[in-house]
Amino acid sequence: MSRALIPISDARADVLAASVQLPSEPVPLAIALDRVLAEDVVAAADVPPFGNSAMDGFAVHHGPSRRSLRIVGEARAGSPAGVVVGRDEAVRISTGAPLPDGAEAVIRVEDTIELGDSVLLSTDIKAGLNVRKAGEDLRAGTVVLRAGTRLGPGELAVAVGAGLAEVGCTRAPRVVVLCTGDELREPGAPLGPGEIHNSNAVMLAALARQAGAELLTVARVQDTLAATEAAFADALTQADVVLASGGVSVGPHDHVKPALAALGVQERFWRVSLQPGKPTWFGQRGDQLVFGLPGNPVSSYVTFLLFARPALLALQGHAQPLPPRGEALLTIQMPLRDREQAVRVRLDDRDGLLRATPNGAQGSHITGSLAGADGLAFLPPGGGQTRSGASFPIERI
Ligand SMILES: Nc1nc2c(c(=O)[nH]1)N[C@H]1C(S)=C(S)[C@@H](COP(=O)(O)OP(=O)(O)OC[C@H]3O[C@@H](n4cnc5c(N)ncnc54)[C@H](O)[C@@H]3O)O[C@H]1N2
Ligand code: MOO
Repeated sequence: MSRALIPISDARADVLAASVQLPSEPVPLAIALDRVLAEDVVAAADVPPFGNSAMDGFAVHHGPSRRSLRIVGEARAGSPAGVVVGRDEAVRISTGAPLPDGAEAVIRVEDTIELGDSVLLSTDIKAGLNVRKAGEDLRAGTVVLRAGTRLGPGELAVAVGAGLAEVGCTRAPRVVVLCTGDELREPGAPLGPGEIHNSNAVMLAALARQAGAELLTVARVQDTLAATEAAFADALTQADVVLASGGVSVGPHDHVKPALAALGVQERFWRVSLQPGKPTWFGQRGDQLVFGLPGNPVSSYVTFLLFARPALLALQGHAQPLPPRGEALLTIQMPLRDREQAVRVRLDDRDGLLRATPNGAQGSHITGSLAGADGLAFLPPGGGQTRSGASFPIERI
């Protein structure tokens, strides 16, 4: 109990040190959104595979304006012209169609006048005009996506272009969410005396999914040592990561720590110099990770973002499990406390200067501070007030 609180940065480093990348598996691109690449993706062939037109118009040789050329064929996307274009000839061409042999450029249809089977050019043409060269997008044999990249829609398009149907991705971490508390009821259920709705279950499940986890179970756990131990024992049969909320403080009904000790989960840290989130507990059994997040919903949310999310990303082999930090000017003065504060803020950079405005009251039970927040601002421990106009580190949510 008298142990010093550890700084956020030390706690994060400890979490990352315990997070061992999961094995790789092949994933079809159609379902690979948000998965993390376990290996580099190399382009199998040039993209585009052939020189083609960037415009609808005519494929021609280079030369001056006012030339009249005979139209000798047509190239459409998916069907090449099959003719060689001579100096006094033109081939009608569609965007994306292969540039016919002999042609050096494409003149836009807007810059031509068609007269019977001839076309009059109204601009000078330089070689290469409106032509997309083979390999201009992706070059055969080069790395086009690095291992550790999270696949968004754009990366998926590149992987398809690279000639692949599936990619090697790190297995998604299997997560169990356990919410401890006799007072918890299902969303929408009528509440008896002293009862509350279980917001952490839905929130933590959503956060875990957003971080790329495969959610196995979301369960509520009664406040007894036996129930807590049984729930964790069950979770640890299959989970890579157990996210528990509540029961990690010092109350007589806080059973999470003794239950985990009985199951051989070794504590790595307990209690962080953080508001909200002081009682955060983190431990491991082999490569399995257990987070005991504080029950207050805001504390659960913030500590998930600060500690559990980086772990989930690191398990997936993400190149940057920690979010990048910036700086923002705090728009109001706030009291400094004995712990570092992670203030839920709204960020605004309208005139090029990033500003952070606290998203309402900051108590660890005020879920309103989460809705619409797009950043966390970090205030150092201390006394008194922040200086007016001072800037602080921020992370985007
Ligand atoms: N004597 C002390 N008491 C407390 C300390 C302390 O240092 N000494 N720390 C306080 C801090 S800071 C926090 S944070 C909380 C964390 O306590 P627990 O993690 O043990 O959480 P619980 O006591 O189970 O619950 C706290 C609070 O959150 C509500 N809750 C719990 N689970 C959910 C859920 N799934 N959905 C919505 N709300 C939930 C619960 O009803 C309580 O109101 O301890 C302080 N106490
Ligand atoms: O650390 Mo607690 O999370 O202040 O409420």
